[in-house]
Amino acid sequence: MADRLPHEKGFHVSWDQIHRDARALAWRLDGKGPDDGAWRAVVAITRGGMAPAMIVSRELDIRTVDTISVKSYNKQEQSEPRVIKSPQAEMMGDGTGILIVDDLVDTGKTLELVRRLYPKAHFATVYAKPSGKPMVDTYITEVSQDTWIFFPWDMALQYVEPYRGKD
Ligand SMILES: O=P(O)(O)OC[C@H]1O[C@H](OP(=O)(O)OP(=O)(O)O)[C@H](O)[C@@H]1O
Ligand SMILES: O=c1[nH]c(=O)c2nc[nH]c2[nH]1
Ligand SMILES: [Mg+2]
Repeated sequence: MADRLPHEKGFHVSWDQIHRDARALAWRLDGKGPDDGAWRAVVAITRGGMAPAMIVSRELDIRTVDTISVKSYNKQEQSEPRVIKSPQAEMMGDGTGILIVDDLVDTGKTLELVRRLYPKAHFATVYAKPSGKPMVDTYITEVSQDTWIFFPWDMALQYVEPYRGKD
């Protein structure tokens, strides 16, 4: 989708930051499930949702964790999202009591697709952009639509020239 590019800004997230923000997400969700506050399971939208889902399930002591695989981006280019792998159908039902976790919502297309499959689930992301906000029930930090979020699993430490060292 060429009209999304180039993103004006970059928001670079460290491992420490995603850990803190995913913990903040867990604390916000604690006790908010439909069954006496409890959640039946956590479902990560792979791959980006896996690290936050691991942290959330650890904080909330949820041992039933599954995945749904949705692919929609190749680098920064978006195509129609499609489900590559589904979670266990008997466990999911209509989604009641299921916490579905992703790293971010951007256009909202990924969550729109998953919501159609599990309309009663609770949708949580760590980061949200304005277009996708209506698709998410709980998130921690909002960034502008023209910002690309860079996650620690897509980055590496590297040498940077000193400011006054360049000619
Ligand atoms: O709100 P949207 O515009 O649909 O975009 C958000 C989705 O895009 C990214 O996943 P991607 O499809 O790139 O796969 P990945 O998680 O495996 O990197 C991100 O992890 C979200 O799942
Ligand atoms: O790493 C990513 N950063 C983003 O901002 C984004 N938006 C959709 N998909 C994304 N992946
Ligand atoms: Mg993803």
